[in-house]
Amino acid sequence: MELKTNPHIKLNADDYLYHLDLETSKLDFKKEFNDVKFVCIGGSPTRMLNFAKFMSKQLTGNTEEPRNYAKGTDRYCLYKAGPVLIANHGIGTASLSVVLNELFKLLFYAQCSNVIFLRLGTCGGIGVEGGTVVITDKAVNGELEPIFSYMKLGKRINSPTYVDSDLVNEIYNCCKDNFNVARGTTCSVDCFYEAQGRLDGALCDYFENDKQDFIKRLQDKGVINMEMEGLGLFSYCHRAGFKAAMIAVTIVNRLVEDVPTSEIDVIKEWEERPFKVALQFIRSKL
Ligand SMILES: O=P(O)(O)O[C@@H]1C[C@H](O)[C@@H](CO)O1
Ligand SMILES: O=c1cc[nH]c(=O)[nH]1
Repeated sequence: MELKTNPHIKLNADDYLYHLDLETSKLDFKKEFNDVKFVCIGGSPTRMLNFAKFMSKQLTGNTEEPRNYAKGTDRYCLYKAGPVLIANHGIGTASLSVVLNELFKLLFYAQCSNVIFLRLGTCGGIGVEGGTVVITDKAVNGELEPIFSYMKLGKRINSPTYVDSDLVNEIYNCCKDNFNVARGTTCSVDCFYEAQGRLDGALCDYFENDKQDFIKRLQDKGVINMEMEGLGLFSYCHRAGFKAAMIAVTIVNRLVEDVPTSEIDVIKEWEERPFKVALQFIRSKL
């Protein structure tokens, strides 16, 4: 049997998932991961460790330190809590693409089926107050088009993005009464500063009125948040045949300011909101 999206990858092959430091010859992927039904990813390794602890306690009652399957590398972390696989993806689509390729292969070698990917993260709100949990119902690039652009064999490929509206509605409906949640368009770009129209990067040759024009264009297109991985998530998961959703809490309202709040306790509490939404959704599916 071969991987549907790559005929070169065979089920019984010796393979080394380099950035996770996992080898098919040293770990029985099917035994360890076959029951996985959800893959939850987010940027920071410590945040994803906290999520792994939270999910282990909630889903299995286990309060022990979770096993980091990727402990042989400091590129990414990888945990498992019941049927939930948890990894970090770093910042930006380049870093995301590496861990997604290796996670897709891991799921193939483990012969998992019907797996849903959830990105749990942070974002900048566009006219949305800090602490709001945004569920993406459309993803656009920095030119405000629903297209993910990537390079293949020296050629640029423009791939339309696809967001599963049933999944969005399911997630929204199971948490809308308990959280401050919004559904809307996410603008996903490759830089935190210029591409998001910030005036406070080290590099900036435009002015407040240019920023306001950009924010107005975002709002006219229905954009309610900005971040850096959504387009890649939806494109890669769609190509690989997985459903995916993005649940991201706003840590700043860009209509008011550029800099996220520096109150660590506030950020920590906000960052846990997508965890709770994910838990409710995952529980509703078990
Ligand atoms: O891991 P999260 O969702 O917090 O990542 C967002 C998007 C960028 O990777 C990063 C920029 O601060 O925050
Ligand atoms: O404004 C923000 C906040 C988090 N992540 C981003 O990419 N932008």
